[in-house]
Amino acid sequence: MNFFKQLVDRERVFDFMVPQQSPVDVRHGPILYLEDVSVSFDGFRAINKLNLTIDDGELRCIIGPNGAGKTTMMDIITGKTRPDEGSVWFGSRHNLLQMNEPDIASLGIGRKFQKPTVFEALTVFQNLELARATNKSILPTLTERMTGEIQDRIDEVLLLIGLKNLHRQPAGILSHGQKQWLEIGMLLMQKPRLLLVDEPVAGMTEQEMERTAELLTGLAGQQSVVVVEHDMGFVRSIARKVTVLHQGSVLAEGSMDQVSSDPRVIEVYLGEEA
Ligand SMILES: Nc1ncnc2c1ncn2[C@@H]1O[C@H](COP(=O)(O)OP(=O)(O)OP(=O)(O)O)[C@@H](O)[C@H]1O
Repeated sequence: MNFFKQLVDRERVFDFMVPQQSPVDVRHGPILYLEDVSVSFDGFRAINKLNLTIDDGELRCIIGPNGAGKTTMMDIITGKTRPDEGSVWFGSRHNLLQMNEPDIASLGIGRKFQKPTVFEALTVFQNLELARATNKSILPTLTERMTGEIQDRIDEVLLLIGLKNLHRQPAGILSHGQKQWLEIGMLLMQKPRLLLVDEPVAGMTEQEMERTAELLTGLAGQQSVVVVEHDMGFVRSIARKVTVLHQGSVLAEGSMDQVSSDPRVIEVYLGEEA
């Protein structure tokens, strides 16, 4: 019963996961570009003249206090929320503000929400197989013959996420951390150019956090990765460049050492323990 409900819900999610269509042009600039973006909810400015640039292949960490606008920023990038003003470009060719959620996903922007939502009754392998589902429905995808190319991609992804030995196991038996990796793997099946990852290590053990750090740092370069995270130990372990959001704008940006010694960042977010 639960499984069928999951399928139905998931099918809606997979509507947003169709393969990349037109190439993203990063020859002359960043992969993601937000300029002067603002959005208000009932008169409250959740995002306020936000400027943000992500380079191709970059791993960027976004930190900031509760309510700083991190989730809203991701909602704007993925087309879930429309800003009141500003520009949002994916490479130099794609104006994301003129596109809807499925089209933005099809360009190669994958989003990992905080909670894992894998199909517990299906095996790890089948979950990945399903994730190649494009705009087709789920059941035919499972019963279709698999091409060598898809099999190769699944093998590649299984290695990346470290679940090769568990590929025949139902996803329901995986630990919380393994489910998170599987879900990242499901996004990787679509070969995204940009991955947005929301609080990936919440609820993970130390060991799982270390493995997640390896996974995310290993993905950067192949694709751009934007990680929103509150766990400062984890951010420190993966961070190259860190952006601190506060009241819907960038408060500080730089290396972890730079931002964590910035008095403004200490005041609004890190407190005296930084
Ligand atoms: N749909 C909405 N309607 C009204 N207010 C909203 C809506 N979405 C976000 N907000 C408000 O906008 C502000 C920014 O919220 P957002 O969730 O983006 O912050 P955040 O940085 O992700 O916080 P957290 O770290 O707690 O997840 C908050 O004050 C929130 O209450």
